[in-house]
Amino acid sequence: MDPEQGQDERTVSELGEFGLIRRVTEGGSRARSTLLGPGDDAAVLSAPDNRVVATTDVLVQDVHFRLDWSSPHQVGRKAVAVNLSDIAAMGAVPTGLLVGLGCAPDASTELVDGLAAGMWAEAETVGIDLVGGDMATSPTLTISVTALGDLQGRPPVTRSGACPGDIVACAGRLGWSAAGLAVLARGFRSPLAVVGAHRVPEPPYAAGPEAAEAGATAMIDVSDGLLADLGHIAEASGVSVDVRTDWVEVPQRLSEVASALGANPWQWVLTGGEDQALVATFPEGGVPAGWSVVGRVGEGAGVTVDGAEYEQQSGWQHWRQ
Ligand SMILES: Nc1ncnc2c1ncn2[C@@H]1O[C@H](COP(=O)(O)OP(=O)(O)O)[C@@H](O)[C@H]1O
Ligand SMILES: Cc1ncc(C[n+]2csc(CCOP(=O)(O)OP(=O)(O)O)c2C)c(N)n1
Ligand SMILES: [Mg+2]
Ligand SMILES: [Mg+2]
Ligand SMILES: [Mg+2]
Repeated sequence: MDPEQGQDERTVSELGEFGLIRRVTEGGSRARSTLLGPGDDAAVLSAPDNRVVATTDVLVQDVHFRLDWSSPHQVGRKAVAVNLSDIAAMGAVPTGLLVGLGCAPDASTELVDGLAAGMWAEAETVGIDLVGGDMATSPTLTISVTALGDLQGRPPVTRSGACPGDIVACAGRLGWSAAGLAVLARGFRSPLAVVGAHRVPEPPYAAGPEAAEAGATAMIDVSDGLLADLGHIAEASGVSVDVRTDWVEVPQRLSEVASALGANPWQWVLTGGEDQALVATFPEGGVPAGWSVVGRVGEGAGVTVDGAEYEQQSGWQHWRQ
């Protein structure tokens, strides 16, 4: 993007729909998977595997992010990251992104430039393009990202393949984003690592295809909370899952933040979402390097912690906070 454009003081409505589209798509199309990028009625992506993985997550201002907590660039990165993590959770690699953007007429050009730059920056980390999308006027800033992916010849790793006796393991962080959210919600604007983790998650993208290659039987990304998301694996697979706290480590940083806030770091680790960690089940002896064992799959139903029901809410649920 032209750095000169950063100084533009026009609003979105002054720029107009097509001016805005030009700005957001100026990054161009570079990725190998992009056969035809933005500008036509639809984009064309290569699908080497003959199957396409597709996922959408919507981010709404003041529900998923606050512009006094995060910069537009950070929000753009997060909007893409949460979608790329769903692609990874299928054991796939991403091939392209489509972005729907709803923003108010008086939104600044700077806001849209920041969002677009953040989205392109995150896309670049995995070598894909923003190949299309849509713009609309909206009273609430809303970002809908669709990510497409490729299975590279492997079967998808679904939520439904976990078997009793499997080991539950995790790649990436747990509880960091929730700790950052707690810090921000108390009014602190510190550059703590947990705040950074909340603003921009760092999902372990490569771990998804690696888990698939290693024979993962089920997988999910932790967007709502470890216990809540393991609940989806348990339900879809018709099994129970027990998380063992003596196998899970609470990082020093989380303990420090928790004691400063008078909070319980286990609550963040077990029920905090938005770090986009990957959690998967593997046959005994099959957990790949880089994954930490957190529990076991058993017969029955539901998710327990150290064999007991977890009394509090297991994760984020819209309309229920
Ligand atoms: N509005 C919708 N229309 C169709 N399918 C939906 C809709 N909302 C959610 N889903 C589907 O329901 C499933 C669970 O959604 P969600 O909990 O948002 O998944 P994730 O946490 O992986 O983003 C997904 O397969 C998703 O595609
Ligand atoms: C301002 C603000 N308040 C609260 C949160 C916490 N929060 C919002 S949505 C969410 C869960 C993840 O979002 P969701 O839309 O459920 O994603 P999905 O599970 O579909 O991937 C969490 C923990 C936040 N990120 N920002
Ligand atoms: Mg979703
Ligand atoms: Mg998701
Ligand atoms: Mg998911």
